[in-house]
Amino acid sequence: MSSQELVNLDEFEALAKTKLPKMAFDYFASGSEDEYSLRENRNAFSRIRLRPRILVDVSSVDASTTVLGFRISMPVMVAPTAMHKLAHPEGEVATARAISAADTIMILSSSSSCSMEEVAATGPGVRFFQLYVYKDRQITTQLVHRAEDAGYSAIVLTVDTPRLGRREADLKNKFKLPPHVSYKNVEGLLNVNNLEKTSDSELAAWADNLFDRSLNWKDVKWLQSITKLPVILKGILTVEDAILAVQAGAAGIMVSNHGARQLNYVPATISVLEEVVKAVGGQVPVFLDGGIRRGTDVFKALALGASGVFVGRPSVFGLAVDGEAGVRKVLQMFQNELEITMALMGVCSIKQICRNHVQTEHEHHTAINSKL
Ligand SMILES: Cc1cc2nc3c(=O)[nH]c(=O)nc-3n(C[C@H](O)[C@H](O)[C@H](O)COP(=O)(O)O)c2cc1C
Ligand SMILES: CCCCCCC(=O)C(=O)O
Repeated sequence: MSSQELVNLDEFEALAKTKLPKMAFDYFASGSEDEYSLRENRNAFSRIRLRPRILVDVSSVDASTTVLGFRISMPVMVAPTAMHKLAHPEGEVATARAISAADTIMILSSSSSCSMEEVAATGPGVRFFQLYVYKDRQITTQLVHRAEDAGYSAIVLTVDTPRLGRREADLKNKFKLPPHVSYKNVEGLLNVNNLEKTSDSELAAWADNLFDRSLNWKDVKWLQSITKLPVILKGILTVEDAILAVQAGAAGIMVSNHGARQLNYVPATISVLEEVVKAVGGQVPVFLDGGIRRGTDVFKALALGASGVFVGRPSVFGLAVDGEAGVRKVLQMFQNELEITMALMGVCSIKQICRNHVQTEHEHHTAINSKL
């Protein structure tokens, strides 16, 4: 079956499962521990209702928007996900081509299986570089400077991963990279031959040995001191940390629970978005990722104040199913679904999406109770 026959993202995931080795599919699809937060990331969207307005002229609907000064085709961008060569032999190079064709933004994972330079060489496109801070600050600094030189437009600092979450599927599978896949950005820089075996998952052992667990707010300042690029903080889930992020000079905030792969029992990202947006008060853009699978999900996040959303697994499953064409199809699906949702909601532009377009579960119950 080709990706052109698929009509939604669940079908992409199902087909990806048949195409990938179990170890790779489980790595991409799974969350941490018993996956409460993974389910919640999706379920919380289904508890938000839409409040459409009718008899609005929607003969022309424009989903384009601006993010950090970049004009893009839609407020749907691609989150960093590691090791795309586990999904397709061309890896991140194919993903990058599809994202450029869709005219949106890619965040490249620092744990990518194609190097940041290979990805940049695919041609023009707005790309941000996601950073994990290694214990070896010299290597971390080199990564940041290489990203600048290669034309990346922002650094996305992941702040929710002092250690890798307990991904039980990876533990059971004894996750190990196949010989044709490696962490290209740090190849030759880090000595990975003598790592302590701290986990049955090679990935978790890597993170245990190499990631800097001492990372703290002072290091945000350090990062800003070594780069002129804007620094976005990815992995914020509370009002308290959102305020600290603004005080630390973050250029943007990503409300994210890492696709529910880190701490289990954190809330669905969509359920904390609005309080974070209120606390930030428009000082910097607030983005969201986690569980976005439909145009209606995108619309709901924007109505609750997001300046844009990022998708993780959907692009990887697109890649697994059909390489570059699969990722293109996934992004096209988001664009089509969002435009249809906007038309049916009586909205012609992204700027017109507002809070009155959605009703949360709490508001729904309050409305019913007030009528009793
Ligand atoms: C397979 C996989 C690999 C990931 N790798 C990274 C990574 O290298 N860096 C990072 O900051 N986040 C990483 N993430 C988290 C994503 O950036 C994003 O937060 C998450 O996937 C969003 O949820 P979604 O998959 O439901 O769209 C990864 C997620 C997945 C599923
Ligand atoms: C040392 C490599 C760790 C890669 C982690 C990638 C990631 O964030 C994930 O969720 O998986």
